[in-house]
Amino acid sequence: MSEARLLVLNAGSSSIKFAVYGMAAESPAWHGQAEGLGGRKPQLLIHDGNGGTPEVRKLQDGSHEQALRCLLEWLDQTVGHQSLRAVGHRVVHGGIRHAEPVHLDSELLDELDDLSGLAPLHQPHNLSAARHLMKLRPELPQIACFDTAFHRSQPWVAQQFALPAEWQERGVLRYGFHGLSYEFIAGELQRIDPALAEGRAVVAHLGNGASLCGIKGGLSQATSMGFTALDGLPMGQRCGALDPGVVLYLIQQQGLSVEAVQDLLYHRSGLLGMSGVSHDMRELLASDEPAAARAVAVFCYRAAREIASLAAALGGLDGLVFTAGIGENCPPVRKAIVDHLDWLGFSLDEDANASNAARIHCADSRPVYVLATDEQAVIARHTRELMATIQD
Ligand SMILES: Nc1ncnc2c1ncn2[C@@H]1O[C@H](COP(=O)(O)OP(=O)(O)O)[C@@H](O)[C@H]1O
Ligand SMILES: CC(=O)OP(=O)(O)O
Ligand SMILES: [Mg+2]
Repeated sequence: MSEARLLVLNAGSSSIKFAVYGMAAESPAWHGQAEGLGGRKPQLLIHDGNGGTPEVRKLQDGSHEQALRCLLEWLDQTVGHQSLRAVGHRVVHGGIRHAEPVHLDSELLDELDDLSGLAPLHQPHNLSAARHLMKLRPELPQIACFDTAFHRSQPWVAQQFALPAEWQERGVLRYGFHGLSYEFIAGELQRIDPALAEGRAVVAHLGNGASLCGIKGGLSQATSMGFTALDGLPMGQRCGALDPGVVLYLIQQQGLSVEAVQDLLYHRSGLLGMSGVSHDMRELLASDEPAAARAVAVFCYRAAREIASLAAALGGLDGLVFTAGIGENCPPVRKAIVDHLDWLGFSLDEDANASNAARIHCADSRPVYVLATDEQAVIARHTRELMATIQD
């Protein structure tokens, strides 16, 4: 009989990441991602646990649906869905009710689907994989781990909008996202810099979706995203923080439909909208177009402003961490952000930064780290923990 396995699925806005673990293993036997979704070269990359060259499968249309189909096909050929004992999912929005991982059933899937409008780039993809597997294997335990959960312990003042109280009671709050990534980084900080883990850190999760989190003593204190993953920093295609008056103007005076505004803010803004070149930071950095350089400059300027705002929420700032696709791989972006923050006591060692080293600060600077995030590892841990309670 084939070895029992745990599958983790993490659908982001431009990727579907996955990992397949032995039931008790710390490192995955296979992992990889369907990447470049919505871009020009979508592909599925599959690594086995031996660290060799990944298997590459071309994806035709770059949709999340096709990427998921291709991934599940690979899974069935290689691992066999019968060997799965549990599946852990990243579910981006848990709403007001969910601050902990939960066992998914069809009723809960319907409840979470009601939040799809608040995370249209993520929630439908997160849930469709779970629905598909539920049809195929109704008895297979599936666990939802929420991106919002890590932030639910924030002080009330960080969660509240300045709206009438009735809206807060109806769940219109600043939830924040990328919580599984922040939880992983908080754990990594314990290992590499226990003093900073106890102190006041800002973590910059800069991927296709991008946000910042102020963490004190391992707990989220404030974050740049809000009710939805549109708020905060400019992103690949999303606008980030925007005067709500712009939305009213577009609808009332420019006659845009609600759907057209949604499309503008979620798909045609951010780095793509500002540059007219691409949503992908790699392509912007390689481009000669002045608008590409301006888009990168706005991204870095806004990140630095928001880091300083989080320093105020934390009552000071002891260190910075960069993570996710751009944060881990993009020296010029880290440099531009940290250059804006020299007045807070931060400066970078250029060689360490250029080589994406783990510690990139100068000797006389407060610490600045580059740490690879691993949302899959956090989901796998929560899934095992919840499985243990279900089986008890
Ligand atoms: N080597 C690299 N250099 C610069 N940017 C990179 C590199 N690798 C990834 N990125 C950026 O990271 C983004 C994807 O980040 P990721 O965290 O994987 O995305 P998602 O938000 O879909 O989870 C890409 O859009 C790209 O701009
Ligand atoms: C919440 C969010 O924006 O996630 P991602 O960065 O994976 O798109
Ligand atoms: Mg992501």
